[in-house]
Amino acid sequence: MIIADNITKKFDGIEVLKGISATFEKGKTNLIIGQSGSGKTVFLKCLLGLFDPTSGDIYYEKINASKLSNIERQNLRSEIGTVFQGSALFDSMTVEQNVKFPLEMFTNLTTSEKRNRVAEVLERVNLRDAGKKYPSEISGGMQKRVAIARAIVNNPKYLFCDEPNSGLDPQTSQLIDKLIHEITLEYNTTTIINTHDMNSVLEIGENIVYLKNGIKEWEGDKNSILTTTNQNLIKFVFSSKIFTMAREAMIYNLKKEQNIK
Ligand SMILES: Nc1ncnc2c1ncn2[C@@H]1O[C@H](COP(=O)(O)OP(=O)(O)OP(=O)(O)O)[C@@H](O)[C@H]1O
Repeated sequence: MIIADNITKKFDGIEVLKGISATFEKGKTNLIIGQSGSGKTVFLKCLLGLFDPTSGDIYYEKINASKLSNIERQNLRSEIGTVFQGSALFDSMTVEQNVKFPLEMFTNLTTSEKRNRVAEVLERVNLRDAGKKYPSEISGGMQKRVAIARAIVNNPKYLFCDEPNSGLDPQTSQLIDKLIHEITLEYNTTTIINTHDMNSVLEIGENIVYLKNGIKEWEGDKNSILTTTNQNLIKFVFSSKIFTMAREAMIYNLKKEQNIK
């Protein structure tokens, strides 16, 4: 579990996060959504320890992350897997070498143990035959799966994904969402995903934090988003006609189910 307690962040005196509190639970896909510029990336970076909040605290379980020594911070780092925008793979390394990288950084495993672990996670993301290829030789969806394999190779407790679907077609996006959701359950990770993808919100949004102008405007799950009366959230999530129609159909079905019960 990760808890953000009243986080503010200022740049040159301008407050871009204005007192955000939220709880991100273990074994759940937690989503952060909001308009461009609402503060999602800054908030994610504060949670990850890449930015120091101006005020407020971040807790990993019961540990206050801002009070850690350098060594404790490095230990915590080894428990975090990240999938960043554009996959952020090393172009000069093969898929296997990319996935092995965190094992080299954070573990004392033997060469054969590392080889086995890399094979295991590549198998998990359905890339068993791609190990010797370079990132430029595989598709964007495959690169995302390599990034996910690299993020989970160390058995992380925490998984952070920044726009994991950016640049992917809708079908591949769905596969990536499904994979992240399954991995969250299998590894029991506290997963936090920064996303613009409304399909993801409606498919895997077990806990959704909606930011607007640096404030937490709304929090709930994918079902409660359908029936929300928050006009800003409705405008944001259901801005396209197709999502409005889907919302109406889902509300109709929900009501029908409730009447039947
Ligand atoms: N390093 C920085 N220095 C100064 N201002 C910053 C910095 N990083 C972000 N900001 C500002 O903080 C605000 C929030 O930015 P942020 O990148 O978190 O938005 P976002 O919601 O992630 O947007 P997008 O969806 O477009 O990525 C913006 O006004 C941005 O200009």
